[in-house]
Amino acid sequence: MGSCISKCMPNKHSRLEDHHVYDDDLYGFVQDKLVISQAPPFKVPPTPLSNKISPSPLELSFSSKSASTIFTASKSSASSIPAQFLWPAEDTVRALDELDEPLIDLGGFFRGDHESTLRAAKAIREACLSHGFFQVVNHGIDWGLIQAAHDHIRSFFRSPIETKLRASQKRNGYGGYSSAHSERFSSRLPWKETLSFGYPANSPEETVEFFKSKLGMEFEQTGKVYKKYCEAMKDLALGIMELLAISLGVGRLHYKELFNDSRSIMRCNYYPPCKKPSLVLGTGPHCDPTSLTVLHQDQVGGLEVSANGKWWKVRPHPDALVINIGDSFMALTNGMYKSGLHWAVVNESRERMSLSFFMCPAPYKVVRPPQGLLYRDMNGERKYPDFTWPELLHFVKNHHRADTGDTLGHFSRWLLSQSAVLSCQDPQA
Ligand SMILES: C=C1C[C@]23C[C@H]1CC[C@H]2[C@]1(C)CCC[C@@](C)(C(=O)O)[C@H]1[C@@H]3C(=O)O
Ligand SMILES: O=C(O)CCC(=O)C(=O)O
Ligand SMILES: [Fe+2]
Repeated sequence: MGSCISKCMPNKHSRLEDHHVYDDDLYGFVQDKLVISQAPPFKVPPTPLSNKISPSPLELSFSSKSASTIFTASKSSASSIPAQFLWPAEDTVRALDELDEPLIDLGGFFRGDHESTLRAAKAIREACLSHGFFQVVNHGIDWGLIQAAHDHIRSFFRSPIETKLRASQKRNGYGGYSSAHSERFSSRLPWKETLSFGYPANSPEETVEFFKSKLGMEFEQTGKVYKKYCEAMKDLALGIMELLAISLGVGRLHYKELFNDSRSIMRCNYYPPCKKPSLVLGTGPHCDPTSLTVLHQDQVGGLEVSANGKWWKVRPHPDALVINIGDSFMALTNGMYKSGLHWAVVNESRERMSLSFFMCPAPYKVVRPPQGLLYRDMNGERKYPDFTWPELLHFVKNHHRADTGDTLGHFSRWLLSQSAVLSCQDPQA
């Protein structure tokens, strides 16, 4: 949103009615275009895939039961891409060059070294003013834990489809297993499978519970690994919140305290190989609506970011984690730090995995920039209204596709229109 909303814009947090005005043409399947092989209710890989063999090219099959598109790895090759997976021409450009994002060493910051802390904060500031992406090394997260997280989730994605469907994602929920998001969308489908679950900082056992209750005791260990992984990610993200505050010249603990009781989202992305990678996208062009993303990508590569009007590859570094600012942190800086526009492309012959930890504010916290920043650097002019994370999440899940762009702009206008409706209905509002 380019224009200023108001100098001080409190909002009522009581306006979330369930209007299901969805931008996407839901459930508009054209069966003959979709089905490559039809095997009700869905196709199961003939034999479980061993860890050494990457799944052969995809076959799409159609589940008449759930009316969804389901990816199943199979021996037959699917070289024509179903129409639902095609993206507009402007989304088929591919990056040629690598982004020169800083590789920031956090070792000194964690040791309490003043000079290194300032150096890290300065590099973060430059990256966030420009495109919102940087990578960190010496982040303190055990390599064995990252490896275990990848191994466990690879086994999950290679499990038979019936196992994965035990954790099926509901249409408007964020938790669970999703195959190409076909439970929500019917065009521009992403070429991926995802497993998402929550990580409430104050109740971390819920992460283990998710695996046990949805997938059964055989996944208890996976749940325990992810509880540990998310805890480590949360600690790292809180450290980065401190560096972000230093970089903005606001109270050092301002953001850290705001996020200390966060309810974060963990999303594991699995991108099967695709015979025609230039026609599809693993994840469409989007800014994360969340606050701070900590991503670990494997060595295949596929993350690309937009900066200065061009797409750039983000080179995988085995020891690095990719960090990006999300929309709700951009709002916390009144638009000063950029929520990074990015997408993920897929590979012709290799499967790819990435693990995204999304830090989100606790549900009751109001997202608004600190007064110091607002009055020192911006004349007190607000770019976005006050909001809470559940309001933005609701908007993304019910009224907007994050991969169609400008989530924060659309959301701000929607939120204001909701307030206007309420104040017309209620003269006291
Ligand atoms: C709150 C969320 C919505 C999405 C998952 C988390 C954080 C990022 C969002 C998403 C990844 C942005 C790209 C499009 C999306 C549909 C996806 O490809 O997964 C988004 C997620 C979602 O809406 O489920
Ligand atoms: O797979 C990737 O590299 C990016 C994934 C992503 O953008 C996301 O999960 O929001
Ligand atoms: Fe993302």
